[in-house]
Amino acid sequence: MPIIQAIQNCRNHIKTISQHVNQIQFDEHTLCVIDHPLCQAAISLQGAHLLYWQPTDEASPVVWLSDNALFKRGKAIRGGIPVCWPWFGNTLSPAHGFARIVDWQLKYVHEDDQGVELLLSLHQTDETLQYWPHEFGLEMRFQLGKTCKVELSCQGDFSATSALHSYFGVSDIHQVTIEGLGADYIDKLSTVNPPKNVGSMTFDQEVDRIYTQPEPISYIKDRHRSIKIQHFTYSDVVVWNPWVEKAKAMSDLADNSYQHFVCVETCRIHHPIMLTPQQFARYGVEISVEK
Ligand SMILES: O=P(O)(O)OC[C@H]1O[C@H](O)[C@H](O)[C@@H](O)[C@@H]1O
Repeated sequence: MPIIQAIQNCRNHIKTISQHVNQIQFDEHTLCVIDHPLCQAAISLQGAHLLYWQPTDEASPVVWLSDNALFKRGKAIRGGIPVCWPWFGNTLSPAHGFARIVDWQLKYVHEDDQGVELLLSLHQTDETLQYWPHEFGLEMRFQLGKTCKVELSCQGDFSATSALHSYFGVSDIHQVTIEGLGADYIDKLSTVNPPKNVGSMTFDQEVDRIYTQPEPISYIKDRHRSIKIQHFTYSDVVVWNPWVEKAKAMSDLADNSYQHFVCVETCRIHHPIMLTPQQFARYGVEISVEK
């Protein structure tokens, strides 16, 4: 059974949070499952991780989840929108920071006929202080309805890099074009200076790029839909697809699944989040579908 169906059919019910939100236990994770007239979605409390989002009038998820995703404590989930914080990348351990592998707290749920809003928070604990010696407060706000808005707020005295590492569902990666990325990028797969990216981007091999001058809106142009990705207070946009060999090497990705997603990530890499004690900062993304 596809994993999203398994989540929706899971009878391991913990509690009813509101009319459109139920909490369930799915393997080792506690999930909030959202079933609203305008959309279906789920969020894991580990990582404040949006697992998928599908507006009701869409035939397939816009925010995509791997069918082989692992729901084990302390392991990153493949798909959805992982929160990479307080560092992006794998030069430090754990890769992409610890925010995606620790439990957050659900603070607030509100719903009306426009959708569901959920707020989750994370503060330093003995565990996080072992990874990173700073006190901090984080909040993730989700507004899920006809559009999907995700915003990370940070408070503390530190400098951090971060990404909302969104996975988007596509019909066939070979048919997809991405627009709005700008011309300048760092190619993480090559040490040679890359050529300028002229016009739009298409895919015929592995891609791992940090676009450093992106426009505020990226578009994923697919056969039957265009996904509009509006970035707020961001500095960079990362585009990633592992292609054939890397997908085969990842146990949480089915061999052919690289064809059905692309990551377009809203990032703070070259302008890190820099805070002094009385300050707070936020950045985010709003996703919608155009026909
Ligand atoms: O496997 P993960 O730790 O989730 O990282 C998946 C990918 O994330 C980003 O897109 C990075 O730019 C890639 O280099 C990395 O492979």
